[in-house]
Amino acid sequence: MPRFAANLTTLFTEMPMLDRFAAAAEAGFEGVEILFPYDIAAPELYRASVASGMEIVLINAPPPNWAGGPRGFAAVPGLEERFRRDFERSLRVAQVLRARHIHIMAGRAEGAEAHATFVANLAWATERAPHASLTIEPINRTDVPGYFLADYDLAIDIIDRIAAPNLGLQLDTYHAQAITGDMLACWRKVAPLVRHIQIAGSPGRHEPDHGDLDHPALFEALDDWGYRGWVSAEYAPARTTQGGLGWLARARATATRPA
Ligand SMILES: O=C(O)[C@@H](O)C(=O)CO
Ligand SMILES: [Mg+2]
Repeated sequence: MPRFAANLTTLFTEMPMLDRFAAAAEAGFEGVEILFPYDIAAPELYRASVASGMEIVLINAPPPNWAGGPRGFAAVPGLEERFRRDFERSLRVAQVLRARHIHIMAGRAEGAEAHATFVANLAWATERAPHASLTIEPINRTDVPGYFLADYDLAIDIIDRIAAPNLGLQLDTYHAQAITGDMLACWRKVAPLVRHIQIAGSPGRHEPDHGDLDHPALFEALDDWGYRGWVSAEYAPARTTQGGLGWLARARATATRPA
């Protein structure tokens, strides 16, 4: 069974951010991720993670703004300075939080210039922070119209082209299904490049056991493959966070059942 993390930007939103760490631990998660850890002083977040025994698995580079703001700038021509400033900030925060991965968002852009900008910015970031693990994540354009990185072949090509040991793929099952129509086949195709996984049901982006996706089959496939990374729950609870955690209990029960 993979190790499960809770996305504290989307789960346990019934309570203040600092209380979500302990709630996630109590619910059976082993780690957390926070998309936007920039509104609370990083030392406070780090203290909450230590107190709850929860590793912070991933943060996003700023500015991605959950409430309708820009989804990053890495592929946006002309905003290279902004990208670098934001990235430096995410490095400082990731260091305080001891965050394992930083997700770099491409933003809304298109064409050859956007492609060149994305590659140049990522190449710069991988060299600037050789100690940091960086990810890029294909995101579907129905939810985020105009998002540059909406294709797995493109992501593979860019990762291969940059060929930096600290750059890898973030696979989100909800986006993978929307983009490819077959989340499991997508995992099989990109597995060697994946260093972080996020899960949600599809359609709807609610709990992983809502909708059509076979997440138990994915968890088995991850074990078979020998996936050592985290699987993070990034969804909008259909009702309450606590009330929708049956999928986690079942995954844990399957893993601990004697052979
Ligand atoms: O899937 C997503 O949208 C996220 O992982 C993200 O990074 C923010 O949009
Ligand atoms: Mg995601």
